[in-house]
Amino acid sequence: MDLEAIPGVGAKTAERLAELDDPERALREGDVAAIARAPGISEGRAARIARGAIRRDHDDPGGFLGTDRANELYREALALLQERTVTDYAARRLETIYPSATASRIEEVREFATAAMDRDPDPAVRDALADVEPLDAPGDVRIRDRCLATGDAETYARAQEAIPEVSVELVDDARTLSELARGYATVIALDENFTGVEVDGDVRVEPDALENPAEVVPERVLTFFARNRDSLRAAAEVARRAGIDVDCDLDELADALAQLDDDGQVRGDEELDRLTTAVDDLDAAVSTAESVANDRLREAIEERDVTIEGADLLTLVERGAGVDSLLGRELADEYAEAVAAARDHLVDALQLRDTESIARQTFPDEPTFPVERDESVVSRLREELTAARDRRATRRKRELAGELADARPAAEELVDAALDLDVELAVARFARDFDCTMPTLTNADGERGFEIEGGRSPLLDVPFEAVEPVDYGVDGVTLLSGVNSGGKTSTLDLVALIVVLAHMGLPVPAQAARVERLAELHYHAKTQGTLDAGAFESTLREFGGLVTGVGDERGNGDDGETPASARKLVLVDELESITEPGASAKIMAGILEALDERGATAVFVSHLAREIRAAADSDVQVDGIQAVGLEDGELRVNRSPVKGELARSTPELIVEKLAEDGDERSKAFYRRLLAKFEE
Ligand SMILES: Nc1ncnc2c1ncn2[C@@H]1O[C@H](COP(=O)(O)OP(=O)(O)OP(=O)(O)O)[C@@H](O)[C@H]1O
Repeated sequence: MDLEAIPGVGAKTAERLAELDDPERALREGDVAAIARAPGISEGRAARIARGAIRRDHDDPGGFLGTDRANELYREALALLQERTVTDYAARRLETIYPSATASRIEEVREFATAAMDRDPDPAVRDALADVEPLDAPGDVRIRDRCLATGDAETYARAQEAIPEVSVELVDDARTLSELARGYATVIALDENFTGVEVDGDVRVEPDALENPAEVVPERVLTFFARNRDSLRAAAEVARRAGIDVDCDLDELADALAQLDDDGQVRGDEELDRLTTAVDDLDAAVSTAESVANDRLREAIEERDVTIEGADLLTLVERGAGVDSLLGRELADEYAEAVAAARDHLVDALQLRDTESIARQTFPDEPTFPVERDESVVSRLREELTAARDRRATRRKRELAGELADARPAAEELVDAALDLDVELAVARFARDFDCTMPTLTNADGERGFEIEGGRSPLLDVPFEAVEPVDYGVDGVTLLSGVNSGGKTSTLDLVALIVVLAHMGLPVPAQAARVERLAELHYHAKTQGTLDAGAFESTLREFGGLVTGVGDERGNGDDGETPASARKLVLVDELESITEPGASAKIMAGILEALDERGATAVFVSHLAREIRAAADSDVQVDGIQAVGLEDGELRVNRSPVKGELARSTPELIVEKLAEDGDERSKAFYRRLLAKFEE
């Protein structure tokens, strides 16, 4: 894969990505977490790279979000989805879902989202997901008690590549091989010609060793499972609770994991435990055994009256014999008993089996007092026990690694399935929480604009239950008028949100929605206050560029249709505030006319609808968010814009109310005012 072919990836980034284990897979699957493991690539950048890779696969020119406000709404939609994930992985993964103009990309996500919406967002599954993390492939395992040996430079390079956990040594002959055997517990010779060479130590000739790395370094697979134990267990629990079908025997995996401790050591093996404890407790057990012997002997001595004939005493003293000889002569049986008790204690305390006969030599047969261990015997015992422990550990490691090596792909799949489920459940929860449906997308020859039924924005400043449904549809160019705080901005937000979600391939918060497949969304938020001359000029230029960019390919296609690439939806909130009202109305009228001629869909929210209509050469459609009345000084509003009706403004409503109340003289005054509004 040519990484530099991905939009936004230059030579330097490509080099960094190439350092990943499997960059192609990470990019193909949009695995943002894996991409972010490349050196110097932040998560935000990883998400942009993943989106770039998807765009390349779908020939997607990008650029759907034409303005800052459009981009903001995408971010808000994404945040609503991300809040519903449990794992970081899923939150990052969702960032690869972006609004696209390309049918194949939208369709791909729609298929995923349609299936996701059928998922049951069960809280028990959510709990289990909390401990699932992407698997970590430990790259830091170093084994120092083993080495590989070869006389061949090519095999040397292959060995370094295949088994980087151990060192590889170049050997010329039996002499260098035997030197190695002195430095390493095990030497694995890779060349056939070493067969039959007699060398002291554990030297094995295994020409196939490089094909079975798990046998040479069982630690590789054991460390992988040990480090990822919590995540694997949690993923197995997710699979069980959610009933997802995985190609992995969950009980077998659980058994195997129960045999590993955090460092990748085998646990739960009685024989290994016995040998490990024996090595660890050896010194303490020898000391206790010594005390056992000495206590007994002291007691025996204390209880005894020793009678010795003068001649014998003289002989002993003349021979320079010590008290030990006396002990041997007088207390031989007691000594034998005491030492036997000490030996039994040692054998029992350490549960010795094969090394019992060595252990029994720890205390000498010749009587002495106090009884003392023979250090050389204790060292031998330690060596034997340590070797037996290591042999057992290696054997068990090999056995367990053998069982687990084949399970690794299935384990990886299991965790991937759990993490992907988290992404699906976030979509399912989003769809449920906001009563979503899958929108219909119309293509070049279908209906234009959008049509929303029962749309409820999750972005309002009121709880979602209190959001009133909005019906609104536009094809062509329209002005949206409405009472103050009637919900004009909120309607634009709702339209933009639904359009963005629809182009992401996701469900939208409405009872039903139809959206034309667009190339770009331009949403201009309300400008705060009048702009100075420079800012005004640049805003005008922006709109100039927008207008001349829309529909400029119209009619170039064989069927005379507007190509999808030229289709734009333009949403503008109160552009009038950029300059004085008279000039604003003229400018907006001109922009609307030009957009209309070019076949764009546009909604302009404005309080100057009447003035704009007057300034326009052609008929401009005006829709209105109407007040249905004034109640206790509060406006009651129909949140769904009424097509073709200019909404009365709040001042007009208040004047109308006053024209109906009070005495005739004041009514007459207010009627006169009202007439001004209706002119
Ligand atoms: N569909 C709705 N359901 C419930 N409340 C809504 C809805 N739409 C708008 N509102 C409420 O009305 C308030 C005002 O809405 P919004 O700012 O969209 O009105 P506006 O017509 O753009 O106001 P202005 O005239 O100041 O520009 C919102 O903050 C929200 O509390």
